[in-house]
Amino acid sequence: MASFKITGGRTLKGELIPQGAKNEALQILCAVLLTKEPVTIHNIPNIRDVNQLIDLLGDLGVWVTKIGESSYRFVASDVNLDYLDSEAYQRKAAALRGSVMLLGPMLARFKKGRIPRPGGDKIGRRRLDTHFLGFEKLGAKFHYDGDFYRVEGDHLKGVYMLLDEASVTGTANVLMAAVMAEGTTTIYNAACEPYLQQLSKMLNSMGANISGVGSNLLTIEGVSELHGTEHTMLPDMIEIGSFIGMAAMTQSEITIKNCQIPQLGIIPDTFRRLGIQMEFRGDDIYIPAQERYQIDTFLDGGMMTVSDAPWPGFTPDLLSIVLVTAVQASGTVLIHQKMFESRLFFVDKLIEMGAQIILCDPHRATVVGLNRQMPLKGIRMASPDIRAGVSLLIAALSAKGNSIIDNIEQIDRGYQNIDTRLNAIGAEIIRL
Ligand SMILES: CC(=O)N[C@H]1[C@@H](OP(=O)(O)OP(=O)(O)OC[C@H]2O[C@@H](n3ccc(=O)[nH]c3=O)[C@H](O)[C@@H]2O)O[C@H](CO)[C@@H](O)[C@@H]1O
Ligand SMILES: C=C(OP(=O)(O)O)C(=O)O
Repeated sequence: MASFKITGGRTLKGELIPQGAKNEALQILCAVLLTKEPVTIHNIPNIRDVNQLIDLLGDLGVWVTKIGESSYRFVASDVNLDYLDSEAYQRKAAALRGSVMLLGPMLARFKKGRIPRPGGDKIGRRRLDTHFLGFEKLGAKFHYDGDFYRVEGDHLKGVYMLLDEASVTGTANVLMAAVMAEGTTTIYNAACEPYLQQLSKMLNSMGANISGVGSNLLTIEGVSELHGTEHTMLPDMIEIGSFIGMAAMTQSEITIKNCQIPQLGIIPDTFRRLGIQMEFRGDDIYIPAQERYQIDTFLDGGMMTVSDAPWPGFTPDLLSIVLVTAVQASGTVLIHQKMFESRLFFVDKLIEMGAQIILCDPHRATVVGLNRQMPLKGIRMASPDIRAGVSLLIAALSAKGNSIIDNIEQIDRGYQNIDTRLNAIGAEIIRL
């Protein structure tokens, strides 16, 4: 288990270039299975989850060629389905959440698929019903034997379906299964994050016929075959949000480059409502060093609440970052994590560091900003999940004294060389 040792209290200054989007990458990489022709992908983040998925594709027989710093070519012309029965597949696929999206493409192209219970953050119950109910609607059979989920369907047929929830990976999976089904599939209550918009764009460039992209109503006219393509990943909006919060907490002047600002939805405004100033300079976000930032109230004077919602609502993956950012703000905010029930428990570490937070219940925490009256103090802690991990890193960077964060594999799942990149602009983080 690796750790970070952080010397707190340094201000950072400089430019950060966001990595390619983790959750987009996981969808896009699974989609390479849909064709036997070459698919070239650019801006692939060099992070644990993505590298594990690329590894898994290689094991499945996909030809994987690294053609540049963050570009790869994939050719899925000789997929070895026997590998699905191996112990190595069970172990590797269970290591990340995104592997579940191998099922849709396998079902579409090879008429069957198999996956162990996927991994990912332990942030509460993470059901997969939406995926399998969707596959069943398309005519597939589904079995779960306690270890593996199995799907089979010789002849998928287009259908109208109303998803039981706007699941991100569920929508991607069902969409990828439907692109080569016979006839028209309509998916209502579809998730529509930029990740899914990008996936749809890529699939259309492979010959699929998807309309309604960006909305919660997708219409898919099935085609018999998909061909190769080239695709570039968007910058990671969760990383961009993490950098905005980090700049505020550490009083740092930071420019985040090439953010594709129109794709960030409500994210910048949510941080602005915490009082954080930022300027859009072309496609860069400039955050000045700010000693104080005042949390807004609602128009009627009521206390600010930040809660998650399916896109275009505020993403649950940035709530932990908003929470830690509020710790040194002036004012009070209620953080309401509606989707996941175990994602706020990391606040006990922040409280130990000196933050004023009341955990009201597993879904809600009230942060009373310290307004820089008192710095947090460095402690030893462990990273429970990706976003809590980065929130603790932000807290440690802002704190007085040294901190150690254990279990940083969690952070490495989603943030590319975070220590090196932050050290380059003035942080002091040592990987132990
Ligand atoms: C690999 C990947 O892409 N992971 C992301 C994906 O996970 P994932 O696709 O696994 O998450 P889902 O969108 O399926 O659901 C997340 C949670 O939210 C609940 N839920 C979902 C939709 C909804 O309308 N109402 C609702 O309550 C679900 O019951 C579940 O507890 O989406 C999550 C929600 O944005 C993100 O946190 C994850 O980073
Ligand atoms: C919850 C997350 O990831 P995963 O779904 O891969 O666990 C995340 O990226 O914040």
